[in-house]
Amino acid sequence: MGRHANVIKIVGEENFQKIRTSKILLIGAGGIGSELLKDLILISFGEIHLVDLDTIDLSNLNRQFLFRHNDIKKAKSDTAIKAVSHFSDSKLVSFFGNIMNTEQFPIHWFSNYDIIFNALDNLPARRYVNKISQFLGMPLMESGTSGFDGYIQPIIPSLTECFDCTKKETPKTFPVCTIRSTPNQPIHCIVWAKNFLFNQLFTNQQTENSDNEKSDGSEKDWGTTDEKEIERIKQETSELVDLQNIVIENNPNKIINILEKLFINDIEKLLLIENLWTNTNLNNKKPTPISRKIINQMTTKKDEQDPPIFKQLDKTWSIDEQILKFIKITQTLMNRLQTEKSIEFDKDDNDTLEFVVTAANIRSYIFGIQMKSIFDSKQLAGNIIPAIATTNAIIAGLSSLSSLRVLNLLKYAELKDGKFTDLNMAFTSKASNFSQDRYLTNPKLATPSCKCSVCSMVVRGILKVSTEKLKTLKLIDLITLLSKTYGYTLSISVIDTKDQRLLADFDFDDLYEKSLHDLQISDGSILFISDEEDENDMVRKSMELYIDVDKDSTATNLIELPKIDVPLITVVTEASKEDITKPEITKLTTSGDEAIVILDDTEEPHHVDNKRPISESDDKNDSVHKKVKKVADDDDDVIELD
Ligand SMILES: Nc1ncnc2c1ncn2[C@@H]1O[C@H](COP(=O)(O)OP(=O)(O)OP(=O)(O)O)[C@@H](O)[C@H]1O
Ligand SMILES: [Zn+2]
Repeated sequence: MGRHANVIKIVGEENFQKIRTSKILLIGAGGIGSELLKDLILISFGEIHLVDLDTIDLSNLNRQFLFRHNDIKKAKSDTAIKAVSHFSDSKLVSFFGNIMNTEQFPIHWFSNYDIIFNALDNLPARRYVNKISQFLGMPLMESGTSGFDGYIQPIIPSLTECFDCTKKETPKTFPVCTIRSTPNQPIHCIVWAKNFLFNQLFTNQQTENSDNEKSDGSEKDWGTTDEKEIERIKQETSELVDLQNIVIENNPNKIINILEKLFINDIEKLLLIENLWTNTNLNNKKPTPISRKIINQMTTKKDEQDPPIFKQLDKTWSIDEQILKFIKITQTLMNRLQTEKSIEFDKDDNDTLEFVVTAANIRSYIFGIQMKSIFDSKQLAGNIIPAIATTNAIIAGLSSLSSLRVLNLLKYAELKDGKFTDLNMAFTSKASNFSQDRYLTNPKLATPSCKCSVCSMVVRGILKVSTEKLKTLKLIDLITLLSKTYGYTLSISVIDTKDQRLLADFDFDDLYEKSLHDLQISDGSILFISDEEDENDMVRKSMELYIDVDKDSTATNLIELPKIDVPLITVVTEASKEDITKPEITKLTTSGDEAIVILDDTEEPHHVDNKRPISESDDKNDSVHKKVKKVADDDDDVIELD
């Protein structure tokens, strides 16, 4: 029996020929991606193109079965393709890069495929691909796992709900004051040690400075006008700079000063803020500073051999041991900083982990919170849910099989009245409310949510232009074209969604004569177009227009507007806007699921660099904003420290 016989039995000879000519885009070569690659090859799809931005890590090897020890540091996509090529009769192509990079993966590149499979691990990338699938009307097989839980969601634009139709769980948040002043759980101390202390001491400290002036000579914006508060912040900043200087100086005799500041002086200052401790409603537990005696004792032991307990990562060490380890590991990191310049926290970098865990435990001890072993803290600090290879295998299997339905390649899954009636999502285990007794449930796919800002509130289209035309097409020309083609009024507002820049609206025509190129509109830009109200409370539906620059075209006049209808709709009232499913605030997340966001309504937002690059398309362009000049950033009161 030939290798295709079983597939042909399931899909029939005719559909099998379609499978052989289908082109698949698989994004992500991690846990699910490795499994999917194997499954898609076994189905014998004609071409499979695999994209991943990462290289292989030691920690991937336990479940990403295509990778071996000597593949560490090699590109995942290329290595995965090489590992499977001996049993593949599909054409396989690998790409190393971020799928959100419009230079490498412009929208017309996506249109080469018949279907996209997401095997990603973060919300921004998932949302980005979801949007691309909506722009192109291309089916998307979305999937994800977390421990024993997993899901697949086939998405067929305009027929089924999209990835953003339902709210997604937001990253964990903590009020800054809890982290800074009144922790009551181990995680609060870990966040303090990891996001605040570690970053201040070891990551990019040269960007911090004690000056009260910005580089242009103007006074720094302290986020408050209260003189006392400014004095306090200045004092705190200068003390932190002192600590950073100790670290940069690499003087081991001064580690004691770090301990004294963090675990004695700062705590004594906190105790002076009386209302933190007297207000019984708050129920805050008073902290007790570490005694100078213990700090001095441990400091004298710093050059002695490690006690055996330091090897026991599953045991909770005593407070003396925590302090001793803190001193030793600070010394190690200070030495490393001499050559590395900046060190990032990484749960798999033992030095950084041990620093964070011991600092967190000393703080926990001070606040009467239970201390944790290195092992337990690692799970908290890395926000780790163990990845289960079997869950990935089940989900990949479901995703690849369901794609046959989505592509209408099963003998028994006919279209009825032009609709796919035979399509389901699938959830495993706890991921579903329906599955109390069953491991797998597969509810029918819902239709698009009418309140979803991604698939329902706007029409989407792709505007194709040549590089030359981009330079000559004035904003007013574009507005005129849009109004002629789709029935918009001439007073539409145009917003560049990358930075929410208003380019035009009914009382702002200053930029009309500028060309799109002059307005920094380029390949991958998305313009949000919305119209003024008509007489009868009717308005043209808003549009998101993706700018697809054909760099190969030498045509001076190439411009192709999307062939879409823009219906008249009833005006959305302010009240009903509240209900609209706005995608989460993904601009706040880092690599998606790992993010910890800290909420504080007293501070200015401030963003710290992320490990994984997040594209600027990162959902700032979610546009339920009608008739808004500068779209207000609802999230101004959110601080991201991770
Ligand atoms: N924007 C992106 N472009 C391309 N590939 C991406 C992007 N974002 C994430 N990925 C890739 O998607 C894959 C997700 O897979 P998965 O989460 O199983 O792997 P992992 O992150 O290596 O492991 P784990 O998260 O289970 O520790 C990763 O290989 C990651 O590099
Ligand atoms: Zn949607």
